[in-house]
Amino acid sequence: MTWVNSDGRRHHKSKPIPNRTLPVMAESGDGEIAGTPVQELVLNPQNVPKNYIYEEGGSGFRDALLPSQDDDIPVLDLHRLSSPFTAQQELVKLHHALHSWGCFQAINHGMESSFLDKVREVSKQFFELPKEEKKKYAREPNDIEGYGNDIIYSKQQRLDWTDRVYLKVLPEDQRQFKFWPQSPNDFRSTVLQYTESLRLLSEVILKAMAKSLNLEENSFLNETGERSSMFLRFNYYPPCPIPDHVLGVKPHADGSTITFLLQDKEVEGLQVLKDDQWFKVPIIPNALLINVGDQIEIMSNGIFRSPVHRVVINKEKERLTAAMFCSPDPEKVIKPLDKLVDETRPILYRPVKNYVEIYFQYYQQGKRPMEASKI
Ligand SMILES: O=C(O)CCC(=O)C(=O)O
Ligand SMILES: [Fe+2]
Repeated sequence: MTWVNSDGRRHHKSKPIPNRTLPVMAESGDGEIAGTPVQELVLNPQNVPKNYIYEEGGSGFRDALLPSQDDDIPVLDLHRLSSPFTAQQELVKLHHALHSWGCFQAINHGMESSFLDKVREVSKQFFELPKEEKKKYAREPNDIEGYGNDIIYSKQQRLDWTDRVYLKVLPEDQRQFKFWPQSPNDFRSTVLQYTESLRLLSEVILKAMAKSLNLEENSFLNETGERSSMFLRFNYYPPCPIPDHVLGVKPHADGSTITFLLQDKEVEGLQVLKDDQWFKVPIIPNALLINVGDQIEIMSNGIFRSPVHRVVINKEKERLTAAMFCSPDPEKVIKPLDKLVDETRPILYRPVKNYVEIYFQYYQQGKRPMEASKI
């Protein structure tokens, strides 16, 4: 059973996050407590339930810095990455981006802006449906796939101000179509096309990442296996009357290999932690934000960084995003690549297998999943 996001979130491990932002989980085996979609909570704005509120908040959830021009979140041109004349320069940028920020904005990725709008549109149309219609795709108790929000295990648990549709889109034979909305009509075909585009793109990126480390280009792909998975999550963040005291997503790092995020075109909200400082991720309308997840941090022996990030919300405006999490075949053992370990760079991580499951066990005990791997 995997109730935890299959992206296997891990919580921020250094200072700024007080302990009480860690959800207190009930003992394993306890059932979940029924929650209310955030979209319905908004109908009663005077009464934001306690579990969403960070009393201490206020200290500027929303006034994070914009990255400076000298050290901006790098923008990489994927077209240049694939051209022999410019590839080397772009690989250097990629290496730097993943080492320092753990993420970059990808432009010229080959997907038309009209198609990205379509992906945003089917999600928006789904969340606009009447609640009875959406509930046809509701996730089952203690599981994550389908429409729903946080699984609530304990009354003390801190909740995220977001509703989601979460789908395992690859491998193909593991698709559970009962959770795939049939309305709007083109939801499924759009998701299938988006999945195929990102499957191809994930190979391009994983190869480039290996090359940027002077490794053979399949070094990461060989480790993730033929039956690697992809999970698509549509996030819907309704407006919130007290945005200084509520988070759309609490600080975490993704447990993926890499994650592709299609941001809202107009409403910002994502922040990345770097050098103990929160930075806003600017909107570049047709870019994809690509970030390293824990499993590439492990494989790269810490050279690439899985960045802690969080989502803040907006008082007036809703925000919609789509995150695609890539993950290795759960049967594969994930460990630092041999070539990235030597006397100057000793091995930093223990091997892990089925990181998603490890994540669950650790998270439930109030521990951080990366502790399972860090030496
Ligand atoms: O919606 C966003 O901006 C980011 C969401 C995220 O970090 C996640 O779903 O893991
Ligand atoms: Fe994330």
